[in-house]
Amino acid sequence: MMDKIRFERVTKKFLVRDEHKKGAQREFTAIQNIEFTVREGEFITLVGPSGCGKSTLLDLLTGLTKPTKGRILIDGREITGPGLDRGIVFQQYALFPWKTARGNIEFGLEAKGIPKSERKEKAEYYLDLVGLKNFADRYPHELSGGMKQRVAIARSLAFNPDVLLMDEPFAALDAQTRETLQTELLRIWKKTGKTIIFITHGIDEAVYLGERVVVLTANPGTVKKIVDIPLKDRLEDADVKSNPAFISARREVWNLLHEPEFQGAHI
Ligand SMILES: Nc1ncnc2c1ncn2[C@@H]1O[C@H](COP(=O)(O)OP(=O)(O)OP(=O)(O)O)[C@@H](O)[C@H]1O
Repeated sequence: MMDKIRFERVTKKFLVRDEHKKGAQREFTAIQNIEFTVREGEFITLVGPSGCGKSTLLDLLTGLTKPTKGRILIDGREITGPGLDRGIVFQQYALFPWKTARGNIEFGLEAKGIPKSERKEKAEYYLDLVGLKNFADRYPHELSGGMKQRVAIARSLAFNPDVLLMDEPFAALDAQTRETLQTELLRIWKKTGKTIIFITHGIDEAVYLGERVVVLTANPGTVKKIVDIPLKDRLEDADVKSNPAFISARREVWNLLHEPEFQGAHI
């Protein structure tokens, strides 16, 4: 498989208020020397304690912010700004409340200059893909949290990005809906072959979804370890979480997150 994304010694510093000197600022290193490669079509999950720089990494991937040092490459080209090759799904759905599910998907396509008939066709295809074929004309307030998140996923996919960036997309959902959407996402990933980078606080979620789990440390955020998850048939195995390979990978990630440097950290 080809390399899709490459983090090359990526460091991001912010200027923050210096608590020891009134009116002064100091540098704060949010992430330091992050280096790893994501293969084309791979599903990567990122876990780490609160404040380890997961969202900072994602912002850099979107191109909205730039690394202080190092660079991020997609298909061998450095990210220099936002682009339609990357779709983003956040924890909050950010749907337009005055537009229907279909309207929300079509809106972005219109901005991209796609003709009306094609927009409709694409919106229907992606609504069907996320299991909302019969809810196309519903407004966001008429949809459950899980359904809204499905619309948000459909909207991102409709742009046909190469890479899907997901920042704790299921965190606000109840446990049962979250599990359903995790399985749905795996199915969509298999069908579309997208490269996915998925941020989560959930160890189970990280191990269930990721082909590899990137475990980050905090202060500053660095890569502690990348754990391979040797599960091949998550969708075929209805009870995959009882699979010894799942249990042992879960334990490894849990142990990494509970080593001494994380003591007292909020995971
Ligand atoms: N614009 C900013 N200015 C100053 N510091 C920032 C800025 N953005 C993030 N930080 C700091 O960088 C560190 C990493 O933040 P980030 O939001 O990336 O962490 P996170 O892992 O996503 O956290 P959480 O899991 O709680 O969402 C934190 O200490 C945060 O306070």
